Amino acid sequence: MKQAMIIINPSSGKELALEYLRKVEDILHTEAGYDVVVNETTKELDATNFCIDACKQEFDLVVSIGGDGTLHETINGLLDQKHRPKLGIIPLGTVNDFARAMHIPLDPEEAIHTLTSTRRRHVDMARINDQLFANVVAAGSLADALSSVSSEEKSKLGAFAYFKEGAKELLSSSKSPLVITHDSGTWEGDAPIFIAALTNSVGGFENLAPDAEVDDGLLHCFIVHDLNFFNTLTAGVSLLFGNLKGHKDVEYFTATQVTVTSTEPVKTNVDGEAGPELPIKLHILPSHVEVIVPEEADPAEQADPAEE
Ligand SMILES: Nc1ncnc2c1ncn2[C@@H]1O[C@H](COP(=O)(O)OP(=O)(O)OP(=O)(O)O)[C@@H](O)[C@H]1O
Repeated sequence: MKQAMIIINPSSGKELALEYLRKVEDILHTEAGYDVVVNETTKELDATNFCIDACKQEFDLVVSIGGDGTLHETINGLLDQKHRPKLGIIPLGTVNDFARAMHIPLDPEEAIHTLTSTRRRHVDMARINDQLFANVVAAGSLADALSSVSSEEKSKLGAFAYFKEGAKELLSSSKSPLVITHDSGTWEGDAPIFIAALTNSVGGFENLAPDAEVDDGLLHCFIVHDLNFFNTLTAGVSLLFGNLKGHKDVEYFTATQVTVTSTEPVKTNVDGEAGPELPIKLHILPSHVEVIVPEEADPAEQADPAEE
């Protein structure tokens, strides 16, 4: 029988996580024909360690139930593994960037039904130093501010808490000296933020990187180098309308490898959580993980005949 592991953060999803768990277990077992093992997280890195076990025991499927933090920890269990199970996602966080990018319904009940879908996408992941990320890395003082947005604030304000916190930080006008080396050159200068995105959804803004496809084998990179960009508040408009990359104060490039260094201590934010300080080295891992997506998500994708 096929083996599935559910990795669930019981503290996510406004106390309803365990209720959804029963439904996920049921659908995987009765409709998708899996033997199901359930692992509840109690602390940081539990999800990574459970996922490492699933790889080593050659599970067919891992389902992450929780927010972007739980998903980030889960995918980190795939790092350097020979066998990587398929991934199912039930989004219970406040932002759920990766689920948005994969067109997985943000309503948990609907997301649960996608677990019976026969459609898969082989999506890119990327490495940052000794960890993986699925969505975005940001470096600079603004990135540090994003890490300090509390879950409480995110719940209250949704994705806009990210922007509000960012705007507050930008008023203090802090820039960091950055050296950014990529496939086709080097950029050197002072900037409040550098962003490398794998998907089109960053901080709940689905238009930040409108050209980013989850399987295009590219890091979509933005260097915001002029604070006037934010002071005139055009950033919000640009973000919402998806033309950030066309703005005169923003440098945009795509790359497969990027190194970012600084002469000062500079913090990063990785998939919405505090990440390592600079220097960072990023490189893309094309089509690294097979994700279950809704039947209607991308008609170009082929159904997996083994599941039919
Ligand atoms: N049982 C638990 N109780 C509290 N925290 C936990 C538990 N299990 C894991 N965690 C930690 O909680 C972090 C955040 O979890 P997760 O992203 O699932 O929820 P969230 O904070 O509600 O989501 P979002 O950040 O999108 O609002 C995880 O990275 C993990 O380290």
